[in-house]
Amino acid sequence: MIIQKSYKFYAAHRNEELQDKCSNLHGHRYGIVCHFQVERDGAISTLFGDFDHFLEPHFKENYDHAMLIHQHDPLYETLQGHMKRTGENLRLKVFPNPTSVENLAFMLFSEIREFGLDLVQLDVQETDTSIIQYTLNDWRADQERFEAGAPHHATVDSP
Ligand SMILES: Nc1nc2c(c(=O)[nH]1)N=C([C@H](O)[C@H](O)COP(=O)(O)OP(=O)(O)OP(=O)(O)O)CN2
Repeated sequence: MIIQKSYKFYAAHRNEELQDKCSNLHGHRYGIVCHFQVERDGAISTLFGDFDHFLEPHFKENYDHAMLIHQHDPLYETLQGHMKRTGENLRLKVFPNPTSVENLAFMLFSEIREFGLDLVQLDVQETDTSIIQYTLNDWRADQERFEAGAPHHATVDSP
């Protein structure tokens, strides 16, 4: 049986590797749908609140009203300098790779499974018309890619 749980957060980012509008700072209302494999024991499988217990604070503290930033984006160094000069503590979610929705899905999938939740699919909606469906197989393939040292850089297949 699958339980679907939906969450959202608002975050800023840019994709500095794309030579288009996406290299400008901008934000999204990210819609997250988690698909959990559950087993029922009698009338109930896993309580809906058991997922929220882990995930609501996780999204609120790490992603909501944060800036998703690639550690090799020159802007990251600028923001670090700003915080050092002003003492301001900006909420930055640092990525080892560009903050594409694909890489966000990998990051979230890894973090959610770290809580011991049996996540089998993650849908990430970045805009009104674009959603990616990221499966357990996608995650395992990405783990091998990244462990094999595949470039984390965006590969934009020409249309
Ligand atoms: N495969 C991907 N394509 C794009 C990504 C991504 O992460 N993966 N990201 C972007 C940008 O973040 C951009 O902000 C969204 O681009 P846009 O082309 O505007 O997206 P939509 O067409 O879905 O937006 P609508 O407002 O619904 O028209 C670009 N591409």
